[in-house]
Amino acid sequence: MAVQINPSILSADFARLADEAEAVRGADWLHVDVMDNHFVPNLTLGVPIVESLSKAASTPLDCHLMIEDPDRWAPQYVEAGAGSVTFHAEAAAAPVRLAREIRAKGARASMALKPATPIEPYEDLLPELDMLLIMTVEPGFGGQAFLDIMLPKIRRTRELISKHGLELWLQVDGGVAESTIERCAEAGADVFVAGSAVYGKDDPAAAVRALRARAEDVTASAAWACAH
Ligand SMILES: O=C(CO)[C@@H](O)[C@H](O)COP(=O)(O)O
Ligand SMILES: [Fe+2]
Repeated sequence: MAVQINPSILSADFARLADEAEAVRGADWLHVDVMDNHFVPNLTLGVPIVESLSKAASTPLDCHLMIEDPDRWAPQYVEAGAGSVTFHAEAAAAPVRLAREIRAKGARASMALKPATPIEPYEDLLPELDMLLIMTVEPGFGGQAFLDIMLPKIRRTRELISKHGLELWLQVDGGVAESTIERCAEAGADVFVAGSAVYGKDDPAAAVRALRARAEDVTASAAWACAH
């Protein structure tokens, strides 16, 4: 699987979102953090802004829903134009039904795990998903330090993906930067979200290229990728 770099617009200028989307041309997906001030202690944006951004941006939207009751709200993000919709395992009442609904509406279905949520109880659900997101910070804010205690969970998840022969993408989100992306790639991640490490730089597009180069270097020789 090719490396994918998804800049998080949480670190962008919200007053200039269309321009900020263009500033990372060459990125694979635009990561949109939706926060409801209940599931996480922060409030960002919702369906109307996703709908406008999906029309304005040439890069597809990867919506990360940090909200309560995703069973009710996630389908609306597909209708608003998101190409990938991630709900949290801790918030979903019926994750299999929800993943099937997201797929049936035409988007990629993805599930996220907070740092303290283990992957093992979800092994049987993996075939229902197009992507699994392992949070490498506590969700809620950009610019936090990478939790390297999540590396074993990334490794175990990659082993489960290989064991079941799945085409599942494995995304990491939080504190991903030039100093941490190689460890994530070595452990088995192939989709990398980066907010401050992209939009905090003078040239965001160059930052995307630099992150991609580091991850590709590792993936080219990583044991998990060679066995794939
Ligand atoms: O979901 C989240 C935070 O909850 C992320 O998508 C952040 O936006 C990542 O920001 P950085 O840690 O890369 O600055
Ligand atoms: Fe996110």
